[in-house]
Amino acid sequence: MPENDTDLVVVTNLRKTYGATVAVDDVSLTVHPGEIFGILGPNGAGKTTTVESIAGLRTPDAGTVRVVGLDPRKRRTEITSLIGVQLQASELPEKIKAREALELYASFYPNPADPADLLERLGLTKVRNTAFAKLSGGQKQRLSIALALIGNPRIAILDELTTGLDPQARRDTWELVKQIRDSGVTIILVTHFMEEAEYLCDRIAIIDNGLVVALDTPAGLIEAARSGQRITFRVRGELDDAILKALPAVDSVQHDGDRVVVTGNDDLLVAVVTVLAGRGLAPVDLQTERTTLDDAFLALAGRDFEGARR
Ligand SMILES: Nc1ncnc2c1ncn2[C@@H]1O[C@H](COP(=O)(O)OP(=O)(O)OP(=O)(O)O)[C@@H](O)[C@H]1O
Repeated sequence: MPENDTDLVVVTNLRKTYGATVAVDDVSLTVHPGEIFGILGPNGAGKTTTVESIAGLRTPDAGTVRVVGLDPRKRRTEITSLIGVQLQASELPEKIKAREALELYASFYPNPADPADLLERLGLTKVRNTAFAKLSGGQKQRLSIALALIGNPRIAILDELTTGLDPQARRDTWELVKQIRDSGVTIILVTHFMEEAEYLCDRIAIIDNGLVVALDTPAGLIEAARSGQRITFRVRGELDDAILKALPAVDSVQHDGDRVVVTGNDDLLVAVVTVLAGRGLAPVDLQTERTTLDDAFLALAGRDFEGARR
């Protein structure tokens, strides 16, 4: 066991190449017990290689991985019981029934969960005798989560678990992930969905080009990226930009069609509204913009997340 119980998973300077491709350049992170830890990044960033290394499925070229103090490559038996993995695009034989799949996987573990209980928890009891091929996308996804949990693991690795799901099924899956965490399982969640990471994760490592660009709580990442406030509005009447530019709180004044776009510090909103009102130019349709994880990625990786994905 680790000396410090905050170190459930410790990855230090992990590097993994496939021929000339550097999949993971230099990744260091720790996962604490009981958290949902997000690994977020565009396609090809090295997320899957990182979690496969944590699960002992890849041998690092350099660096170390420890799971409760153990080297996952050397302690296969213990690691298999400690970590449940839901692999990307998890596929099962078409004809296998949900219950049969869980019973089969349960037989691989020394201390498995009860398949009937898991089916119930994941809302699959009604379709327990349905062939895998006949399950809906959401049901297949829930079955693959059930299979990750069947060994009663301490850690579940969920990789791109809501890809291909409709918005309602995605929301339902998010609630399920929270319930699993609340039942005491630490979760490592691999995703390229900003919204998913922001909603679910206690902490997030943003990975880009095989490097950890940032690691913090969602709020911390957003705060770090905040360069200031941004407000947009229309005015009825003539606005002299110089009035706004003279305010200490204002950094820039621009025009986007009939909208005025003003950036500045945290006092911006009050300062602008006050000075405009004083001149009888009350702003119309004023909007303040919230900084999101997309902005954080932009600020931290130096480019747009959508652009990085392509
Ligand atoms: N087995 C492999 N053989 C060769 N190259 C690989 C292999 N696995 C991954 N790669 C390459 O390594 C890089 C990182 O891949 P990885 O799957 O870890 O990224 P990812 O962030 O999980 O991306 P995605 O979301 O697309 O799965 C990519 O360029 C990928 O093509």
